[in-house]
Parts: sequence; C-alpha cells; structure tokens
Amino acid sequence: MKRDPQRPQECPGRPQGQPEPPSPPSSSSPEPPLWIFGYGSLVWRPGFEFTSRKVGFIRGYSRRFWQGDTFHRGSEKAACTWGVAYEVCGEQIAASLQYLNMREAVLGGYDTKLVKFHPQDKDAEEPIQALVYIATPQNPSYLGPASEEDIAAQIMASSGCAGHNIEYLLRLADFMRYFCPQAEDKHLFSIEEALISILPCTCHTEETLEETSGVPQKTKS
Ligand SMILES: N[C@@H](CCC(=O)N[C@@H](CS)C(=O)NCC(=O)O)C(=O)O
Repeated sequence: MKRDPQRPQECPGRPQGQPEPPSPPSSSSPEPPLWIFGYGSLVWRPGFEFTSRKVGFIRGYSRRFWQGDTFHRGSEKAACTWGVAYEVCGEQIAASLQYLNMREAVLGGYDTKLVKFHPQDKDAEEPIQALVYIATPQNPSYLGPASEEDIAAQIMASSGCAGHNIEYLLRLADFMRYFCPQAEDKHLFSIEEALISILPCTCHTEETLEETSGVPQKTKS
C-alpha cells in the first residue's frame, strides 16, 4: 500500500504491457523449483516469469495496510493470509529473486521468510514451502495501525510510479472476491468500502450531459 505522497523515480522492472506468459521450465536444470508467495501487488503483477501458480494461503500472518512508502504494504499477526504462490524453475529462479530483491527488499524494506503455503484445494494438494516478502514494524516505512477511514483517505491521495494507490486496493479486493470467496478479509473490504464512500461521483446527470455534449436529453414529462 502507498500511504504517503508520490515518489518520482521509475519502478523497477515495471512491465510495459500485459504480464509475461509463463515460460516452460528449463529441463536441463536439476535444481528443485522455488515457490514464491505473494499477497499484495504480486497477486496481479508478479513481474517475473514463472512456470505455474496456485491460489492458497499461509497461516500466522494478517494482511494489513500499515506500510508507508510509494511501493509497499503488509504486516505480521496471528491469522491467515490468502494470495498466490508462483512456481519458478531453472533460470527463472535467479531472475525472479534478483527482480524481487530490488522491488521488495531494497525499495520496500521487506524481510524474506520461508512459510508453509496451503493450496486452496487443501484436501487434494499438500502444503508447499514458499518464500514470502513480509513487512514488519522494523521496516523504516512502517506506519502502524490507523482507522479504515484514515487509511482509505490516504490511499485516495496517493499515487506513484506504479500508478494510483486506489488501483492497488481495488485489484486486491477483486482478487479476494473472485479467487478466494471463502476467505474473510474484513480489514481489506472495510477499507474498500470506506474508499468507495469518499470517491468523487463522476456520474453525469442528464443536465450536465446536455451541457457537455450538446446532445439534447429527454425532457421530463
Ligand atoms: N510483498 C507483497 C507486497 C508487494 C508490493 O506491493 N510490493 C511493492 C513494492 S514497489 C510493489 O511491487 N508495488 C507495485 C504496485 O503497487 O503496483 C506481496 O507479496 O505482494
């Protein structure tokens, strides 16, 4: 989450178009795949090549919009956080780690941890060890708790090199709604609701449409 004003510099590895399609695993590599778990912008913009991905959750952490800076968000607490785990193989491993080190650790101040990732279909699939970039109160950009209304107001006022912070919140809420309908995330959805309630209305009334387009609107009978 971006809870403070713009940072002018470019985002590292910001893709110019659509996310890259997954590339096939390198068959010459004997090393086992690495799994990387994302719970924030990584769910919709991983920015690195991967071989496969699964929706699921990790236990022991709560997603919180308590992180400042133009780039990041997240925090630790006893709970459960849903997101996406990406499988990277062969050459994808070094490339993704290098990319994420800059995006998450250097710019975001995130720590790395190995966690147990539970695929959504946990009755059919075994848990997997995954790497996660997690925010802690020791992060210099950590802002700490705030009311959902205050967080929404700050999101509304924040944009940076990756885009407006509203996009971050709405994409994450959409991901949770469509891919993890069974999961609860009161914090996220309360902030979304608070944000929607303060969004300026851009709907045109019949009068303003007529004024701006010159096209006569239906008259009231
Ligand atoms: N570590 C989290 C948060 C990732 C995150 O939001 N990182 C920032 C660092 S710059 C980012 O990539 N922001 C891009 C954006 O907001 O579009 C995750 O697993 O998704």
